[in-house]
Amino acid sequence: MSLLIVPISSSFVGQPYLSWPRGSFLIQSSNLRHSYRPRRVKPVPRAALVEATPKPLPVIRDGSFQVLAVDRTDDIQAETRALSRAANASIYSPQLLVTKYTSRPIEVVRRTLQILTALGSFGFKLFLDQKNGVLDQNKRRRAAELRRIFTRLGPTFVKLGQGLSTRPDICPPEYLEELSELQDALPTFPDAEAFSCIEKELGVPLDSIYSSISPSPIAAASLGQVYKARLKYSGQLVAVKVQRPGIEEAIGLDFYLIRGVGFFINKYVDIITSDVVALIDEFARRVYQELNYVQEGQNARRFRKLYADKEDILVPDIFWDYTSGKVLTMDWVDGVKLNEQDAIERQGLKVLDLVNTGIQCSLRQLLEYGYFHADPHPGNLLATPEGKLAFLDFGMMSETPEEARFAIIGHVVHLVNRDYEAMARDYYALDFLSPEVDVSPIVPALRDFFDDALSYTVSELNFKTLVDGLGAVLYQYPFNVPPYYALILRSLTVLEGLALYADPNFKVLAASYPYFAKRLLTDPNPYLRDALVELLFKDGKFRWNRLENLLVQGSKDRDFSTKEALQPVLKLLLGPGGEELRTLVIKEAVRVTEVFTLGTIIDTYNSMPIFMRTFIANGNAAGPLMMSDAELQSMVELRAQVLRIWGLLRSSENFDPSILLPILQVLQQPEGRTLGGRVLGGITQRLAARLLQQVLRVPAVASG
Ligand SMILES: Nc1ncnc2c1ncn2[C@@H]1O[C@H](COP(=O)(O)OP(=O)(O)OP(=O)(O)O)[C@@H](O)[C@H]1O
Repeated sequence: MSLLIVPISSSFVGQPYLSWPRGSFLIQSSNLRHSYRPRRVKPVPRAALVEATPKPLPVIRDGSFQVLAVDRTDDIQAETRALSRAANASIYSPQLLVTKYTSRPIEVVRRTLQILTALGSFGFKLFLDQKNGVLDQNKRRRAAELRRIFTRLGPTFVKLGQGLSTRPDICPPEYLEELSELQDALPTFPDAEAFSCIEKELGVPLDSIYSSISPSPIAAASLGQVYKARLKYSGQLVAVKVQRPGIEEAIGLDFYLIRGVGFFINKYVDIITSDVVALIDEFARRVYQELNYVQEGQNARRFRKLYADKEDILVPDIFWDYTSGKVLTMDWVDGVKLNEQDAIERQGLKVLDLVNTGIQCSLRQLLEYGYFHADPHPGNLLATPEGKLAFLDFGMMSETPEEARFAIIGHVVHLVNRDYEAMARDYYALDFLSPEVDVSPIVPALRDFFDDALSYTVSELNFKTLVDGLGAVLYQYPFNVPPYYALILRSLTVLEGLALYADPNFKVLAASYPYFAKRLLTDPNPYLRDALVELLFKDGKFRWNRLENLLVQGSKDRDFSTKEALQPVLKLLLGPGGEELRTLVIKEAVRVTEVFTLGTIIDTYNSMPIFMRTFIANGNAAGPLMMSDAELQSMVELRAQVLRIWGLLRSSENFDPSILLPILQVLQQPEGRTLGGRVLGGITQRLAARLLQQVLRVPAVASG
């Protein structure tokens, strides 16, 4: 039988990850055994076998797979089988590592020497740079060297580098950039080993699962490498991720050694106050979790469920029957990496649209669902030909604690408000500072940096500048940045970085602000509601420009509805804790009514013939109301602003004026009238109530 080789289909060639030259070939399954000879597969228990019963091919319509009605029960059973295949997946246990490696001194010494030589020579170069005063000058070069050293030292160090690349509080920017390049262009391992791993893990021969598979990996990442294949039973294209052989062994020894260094630091290095061993344990636990591909599959499923209704997001589905602890089979995603601008544009797509989708999706992940993709580097984000943004690699997911989700939104509000005291206090809620740390020295540092940065408007602010600045402040004080926060910053910085390629003027904060505005205007959470009140009222005055801005921005968010706008605050108005707010609202209602009443008088005056005006003004040059130009100007501006806001609210189809009824009720309450204060205020307040009645078209209530 001769080896049957078929040319790769055009969709394969179009795939950007394929480094195969044109004319490369896929191996057809009937001949797989000719190109690669797998070991004989031992008979496996029946339960672990995969039935290769042919199922009908999915219908392809508009270039996308129609989702087949998957039998939920079948799916759960398949997931359970995958879980049982991963039952022996390692978990991180420092005690086990100690037991294992204390009895293997030669291995330990050999690896220690390897690491010490690599890192020692790097440290020595840094020392010389410092001595010769060229530390800053050589930063970029050294950062690139460290990236190469980590790649050479293998998966643990690649993971360590990837982790460090998210920590602006630990690494200078040059290192962050270089280390974030530790992505999917790492050394590969032999294909024969990968194929034999698939057979061993799934318990069936390769050709009973895939009708074809790429002869070499299309990508090699830190923990595994990825092949492109076609499922035999359905013909679907899939990506098959296979774990590096012996990886547990390698990272086990490395973590054993790194932990030893951690103990040393905890004991002898006083300037580092954090518990380094605990940090290492946390990190190692995450890496071990990433080694369990069934866990990754479950993460992907959870993520997919959250975004099931979002048509511009794509998350590959998992094939449980072909998944185990070391093999992950999922939908193949045809797409172009987000940093390959030209290729994206050749497909008629706009990078900025995709980045925007990424930003909106990240904000929802981080601040709404609290479950987020913690590794959104460009290799894990693809633009599909239909213009969707596809997420890959769910090995590292993270959760934002609920309190922190609100505190982050509040923090942005305080930042926009330049309320540095409140910003500093936020660090308690964000778990950056323990409650006993005094925040007062941090306030001037924040002011120094942000007063300068905020001389721009929000829409001009560069996120990276902010993050770097914040990083510099955090660096100087006893901050402990929780991992989720560092990852959030990383997510948004990555997206901003991608957008800047396409448009050097792109601003991630400007793109995010509509989301923040929407949440502020509509979220009933007390923390956010108070943040909104804080934003809208300053020194007892209502800031109409802030409201206008929030409405303009909020209405850009696709989920915004004016029907919900201001509801949390309006509800507070009638509630037991709303007394202070009621006073503010009444005062403001009086002010606005006066502005409208006086505005009408002035309009009438201005429309009169000159001789009548002279008569009414009675020789007063300042006009009938004896107002200065500045007073007049601010009155006219306020009136125009209120009208604009009213127009904004009414322009939305679903706006219902009755949402303002609570204000009317407050104005009519006897308690409210006393709060109104002055006699003139009291009269104007009644006038305000009547005006509002007219606007809302509700029957007049007799007021005393
Ligand atoms: N479903 C898929 N469709 C197409 N290509 C994929 C798919 N899954 C993975 N790839 C390719 O393989 C690369 C590596 O995959 P992945 O990031 O999941 O591996 P990893 O070992 O978890 O990597 P990392 O080092 O980032 O943790 C991706 O960047 C992408 O190029």
